[in-house]
Amino acid sequence: MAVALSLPSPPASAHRRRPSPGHHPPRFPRAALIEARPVSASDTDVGGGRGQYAIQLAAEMQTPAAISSRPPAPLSVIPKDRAEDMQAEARAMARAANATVYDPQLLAAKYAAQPLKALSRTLEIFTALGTFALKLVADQRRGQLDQRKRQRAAELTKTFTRLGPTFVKIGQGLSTRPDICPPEYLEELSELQDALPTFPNEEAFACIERELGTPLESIYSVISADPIAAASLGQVYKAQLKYSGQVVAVKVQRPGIEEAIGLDFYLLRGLGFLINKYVDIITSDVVALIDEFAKRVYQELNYVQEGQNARRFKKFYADKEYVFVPDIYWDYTGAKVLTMDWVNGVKLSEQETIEKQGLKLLDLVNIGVQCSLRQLLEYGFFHADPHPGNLLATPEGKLAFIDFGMMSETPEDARSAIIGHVVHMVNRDYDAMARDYYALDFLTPDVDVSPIVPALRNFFDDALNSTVSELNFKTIVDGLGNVLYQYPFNVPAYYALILRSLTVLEGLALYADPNFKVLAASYPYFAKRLLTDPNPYLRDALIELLFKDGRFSVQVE
Ligand SMILES: Nc1ncnc2c1ncn2[C@@H]1O[C@H](COP(=O)(O)OP(=O)(O)OP(=O)(O)O)[C@@H](O)[C@H]1O
Repeated sequence: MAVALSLPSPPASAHRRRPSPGHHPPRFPRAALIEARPVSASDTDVGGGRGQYAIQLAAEMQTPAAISSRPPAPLSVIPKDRAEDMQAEARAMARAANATVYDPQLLAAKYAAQPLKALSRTLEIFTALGTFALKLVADQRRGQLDQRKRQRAAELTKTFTRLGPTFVKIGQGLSTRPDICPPEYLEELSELQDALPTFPNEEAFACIERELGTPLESIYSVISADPIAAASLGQVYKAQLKYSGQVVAVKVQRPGIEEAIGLDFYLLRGLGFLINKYVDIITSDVVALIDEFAKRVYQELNYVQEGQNARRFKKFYADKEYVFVPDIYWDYTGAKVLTMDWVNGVKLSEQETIEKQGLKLLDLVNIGVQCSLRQLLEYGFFHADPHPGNLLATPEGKLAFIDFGMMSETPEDARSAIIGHVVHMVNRDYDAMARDYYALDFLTPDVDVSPIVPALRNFFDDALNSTVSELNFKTIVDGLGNVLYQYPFNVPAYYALILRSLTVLEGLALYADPNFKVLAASYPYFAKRLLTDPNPYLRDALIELLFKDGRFSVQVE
């Protein structure tokens, strides 16, 4: 067990100097003695390995002799409040030890034994989605498909809401996929973000008490009588912590949600299996896609994991005064309850309210673009659900992030490869672009990329008539998507999420300024990385950018 001590400790440089007689060395802040134990992901630094061990601070290090010979101490010293926080996090993890994980075999065994339940839900889903599909067929027959798009999109949104959390999650996913849905559907489905039906407060409060093992009034001095927002998996209350007076947001999970989504994923997986077997035009492995999606949704159900994601994310931006990430209160967090700082902010989708406060939406979007690029291409750990409801403008003009349930990681090699790919695109070097697909892990080395080169040339020579920075990101994504679609590409999930996160920001910016260009806003970031990063891949990319066909290719106007 970790023991908190209040030992006076020497300053970081003390081991190099002998203290002069009568002179007491300046002291560290109170330190804690931590037993060696695996450090959680949130304790590690950027790219730091999990499973490292926190090192014990030996009490003997307090002797003057030891002071002169000891190794540098700061790495091993953990301030008392940090130590207490780590213990609180460990307690929260213990509370969440039984959180459900996605296990398709277990679900199959469970629901195969409940055929009536499975049948009744199948009927419910088929009736709802079948009725919707019939309306579309009727619209098409009457030639009213375009005319009725908005109405049908609103109906689909209602249908997903009625069908419950799994379908709300599917609808949310679709709402950020301009490559799959027309704009009317994107707009209507984005309503699924947080105006969802609530569940009774008594159930929510009982859940908090059960999860945290203590009465509500011993945790919060005040808690809102009703939820402030209801989202797909939970609802959020505003409260004040009894011990510190801190205003917090308390997210409470919907009761019985594992049961509801478990049955749906069992049924969807069955459908995926039939599609894989009988529908030849769909070449992707639908079961694998469903499994991937289900795994993510289940991860979102463990709020301790979400808290750890928030902490890791917060660490990246700790020194950035223009970004706010709510802190997590571990003692009031478990698998189904998450207590974090309340964010006093306005959603980025509410441009008018933002501008009334004297803030500029475009400034905030710019912060968002820079943050996204750093998350994606530097830290490799990114917010994979940056819909407008999860990005808030604070009254001080900071960009606040919330909802860390869905995060994704970009492998290190892929980060450099993406930057290289952008350089090759700007240079219109289609051979190099095609070769990048190996480095990006889209193609195995045995696939011949030569037929891809003309396809890339066809699209980009047309699209890049003007300079790349003048193109909409979405145009490029669509163009690349078309090329990818025609060849045996296997696009990793993180890549689709990267595209999605930047298209969402571009979508937001276009509301404020129809001429906003994400790529132009990204140029300074790319330039800085290329000029300063010692990674050999990026060094080569810089040389390729500066010298084309052996000639210096930068034009000074
Ligand atoms: N820290 C916070 N401060 C203020 N409001 C918050 C905070 N966290 C959440 N909210 C409000 O609650 C809503 C739902 O929260 P959140 O998005 O985290 O829930 P979720 O169930 O993960 O939602 P989603 O369906 O988007 O996955 C937010 O859109 C926001 O309005």
